[in-house]
Amino acid sequence: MSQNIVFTNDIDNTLDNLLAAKQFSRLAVVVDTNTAQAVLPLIECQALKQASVIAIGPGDINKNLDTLVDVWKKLEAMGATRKSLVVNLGGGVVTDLGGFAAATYKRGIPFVNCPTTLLSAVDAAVGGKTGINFNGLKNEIGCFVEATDVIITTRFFTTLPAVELKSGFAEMLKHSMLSSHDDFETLLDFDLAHVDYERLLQLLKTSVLVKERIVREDPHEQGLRRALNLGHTVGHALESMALHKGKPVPHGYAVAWGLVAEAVLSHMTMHFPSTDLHRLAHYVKAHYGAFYITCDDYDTLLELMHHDKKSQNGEINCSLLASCGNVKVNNTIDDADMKAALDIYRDLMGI
Ligand SMILES: NC(=O)c1ccc[n+]([C@@H]2O[C@H](COP(=O)([O-])OP(=O)(O)OC[C@H]3O[C@@H](n4cnc5c(N)ncnc54)[C@H](O)[C@@H]3O)[C@@H](O)[C@H]2O)c1
Ligand SMILES: O=C(O)C(=O)C[C@@H](O)[C@H](O)[C@H](O)COP(=O)(O)O
Ligand SMILES: [Zn+2]
Repeated sequence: MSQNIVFTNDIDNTLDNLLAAKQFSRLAVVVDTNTAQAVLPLIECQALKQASVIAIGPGDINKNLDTLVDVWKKLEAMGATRKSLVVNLGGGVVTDLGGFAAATYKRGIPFVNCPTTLLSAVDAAVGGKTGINFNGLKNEIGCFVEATDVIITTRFFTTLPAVELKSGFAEMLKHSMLSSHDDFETLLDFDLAHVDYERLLQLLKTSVLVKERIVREDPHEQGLRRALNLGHTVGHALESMALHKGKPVPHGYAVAWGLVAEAVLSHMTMHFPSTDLHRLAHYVKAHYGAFYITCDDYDTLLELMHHDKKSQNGEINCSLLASCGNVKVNNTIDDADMKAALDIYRDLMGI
């Protein structure tokens, strides 16, 4: 991965120096209405103060074509050229959509990601997946283009609602399960109710490194990168269904529930240890609650899973674990096994 990733809590100097070293004709900063208020005013950076601000609506409900068109139009209106630069200052919605807008505007202009949620810091801002939701499917339209630079700080997290902190932590849990049993245990012990932000920055480094290593080996998800989709075959189906019903859930929550369902599948098909499955399920139930589903939802969920991007011939495809640190990608799951896993997920969650 050629991307420059900086971990710092000295955000003002880092941004000042980074932008001073770059040549650009115009600078746009893409924010959402929340980061415009809570984060942008915190940054003392001259270049950023003079930038054109493009604000989008918050949340996944706005990660769509209409918003994308709006950003393209605003880039045009401010006179952005091929030599312009975009800074995305926000959560995963801003980095995904702002990154895609930049990657497609005039066939692509460079962008820098400044993630403001734990989720975008540990995952969305890194590794080059950009895009929007479309036709009821998550991230259906998009491209792989990396931000030139990603500036990761925990300084912005003090205004982050607890729900959003937990949402990001789910992707950290995912990385830990891909990495090792020790990393998994370390995260389960981290006190999310009284956050030590310096310690969190250290944990973020370890977690981002897990993603970075995988992306460097397989940037365009030809194989190994599917590991980063652990929990997402089920998770994206739950998230899409919730969004469709007008009751959106945070991405990381859907991933947490998806991790439990896919740990069940991992146990069923490759003997993922039942102690770890129960540790995970207990943790997820305690911190994320349960996503309520009944048998009546199974057909909708399975239909969504058959449309997952990993699916090659319409089959359900999951990345699964033999143990923490031991992932296997491209597992085909038949409908009966998926329904059995959803039954066990409901038992574990007490639904
Ligand atoms: N590209 C990738 O590799 C990748 C990886 C993981 C997730 N994603 C995508 O990321 C999105 C989720 O990202 P997210 O969880 O950051 O959601 P988000 O961008 O919607 O942010 C969550 C909420 O927090 C608010 N917010 C952001 N920063 C804040 C701050 N510092 N203080 C107060 N409020 C703040 C936002 O306005 C929003 O309301 C999903 O669309 C998901 O599909 C992409
Ligand atoms: O970076 C990746 O690769 C991931 O899969 C990370 C995921 O956490 C993230 O949610 C990603 O946006 C999912 O991508 P998709 O291709 O399944 O839409
Ligand atoms: Zn994710």
